[in-house]
Amino acid sequence: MLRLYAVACILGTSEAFTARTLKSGAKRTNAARCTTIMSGLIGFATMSGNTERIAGYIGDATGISPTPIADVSAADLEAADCIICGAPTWNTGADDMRSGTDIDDWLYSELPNADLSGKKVALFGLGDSAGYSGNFCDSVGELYDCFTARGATVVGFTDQDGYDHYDSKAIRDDKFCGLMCDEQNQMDQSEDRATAWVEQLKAEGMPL
Ligand SMILES: Cc1cc2nc3c(=O)[nH]c(=O)nc-3n(C[C@H](O)[C@H](O)[C@H](O)COP(=O)(O)O)c2cc1C
Repeated sequence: MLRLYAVACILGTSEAFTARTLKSGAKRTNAARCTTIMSGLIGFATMSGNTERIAGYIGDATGISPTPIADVSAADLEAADCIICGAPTWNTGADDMRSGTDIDDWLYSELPNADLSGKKVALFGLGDSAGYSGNFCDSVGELYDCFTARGATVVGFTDQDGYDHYDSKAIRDDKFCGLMCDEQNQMDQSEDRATAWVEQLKAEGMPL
C-alpha cells in the first residue's frame, strides 16, 4: 500500500492513485470532463452611433462585448466560433464602399486575409427605410458578398415585412440577408428585433 501511495505522489494526482489501484478489467466510472469555451465576436462600424447602439442590444442578448471593426483582425475572425457584423449605409446608391464608414476599407484590406470556411456569420445593418427607401441598408448586401467570398455561411435572414422600403441591395432570395434596423422611423422596435434575432441565430445553430 505504501508503495502504491508513493506511485500516486510521483504521478502527482489522486486520480492517478485511483487509476493505479483499479484491478485489471475493472471499469473506470469517473468520466473525463471537458469544458468547451466558445468565443463569439460582434464587430461594428458607425458614423453617428446608431449601429453601435444595436450592437449593444445584440451584445446584451449574447453576452458578447461589441468591438469596433477597425480593431478586428483576420486572426480574430478565424479564432471566433461565430461572428456577428454590422454597418450602416451612407454612400447611397454606391456599387461598393456602400457604408461610408471604416468598414469599407476593412472589407477589402483585412477581411480577405481570413479563411472563414465552415464558419457561421450573421449580419445586421442600419438605414432609413423611408428617407432612402430605394437603397435601404444596401451595405449589408456588400457585407454578405465579402463574407461569403471568404467561405462563411451567412445565417439570420429575415422577412422584408414591416419596413417602408421598396428596394435594397441586402435582399437575397426575397429576404434580407440579416437583421435590418431603422432608428429614424422604427426606433421603438429595434431592441425587440435584436433580441428576437439572437434567438433565431441560436435556433439556426450559431454557438451563442
Ligand atoms: C447623407 C445620408 C445618406 C444616407 N444614405 C442611406 C442609404 O442609402 N440607405 C439607408 O438605408 N440609409 C441611409 N442613410 C441613413 C443612415 O444609414 C442611418 O441614419 C443610420 O442609422 C446611420 O447609422 P450610424 O449612426 O451607425 O452611422 C443616410 C443618411 C444620410 C444623412
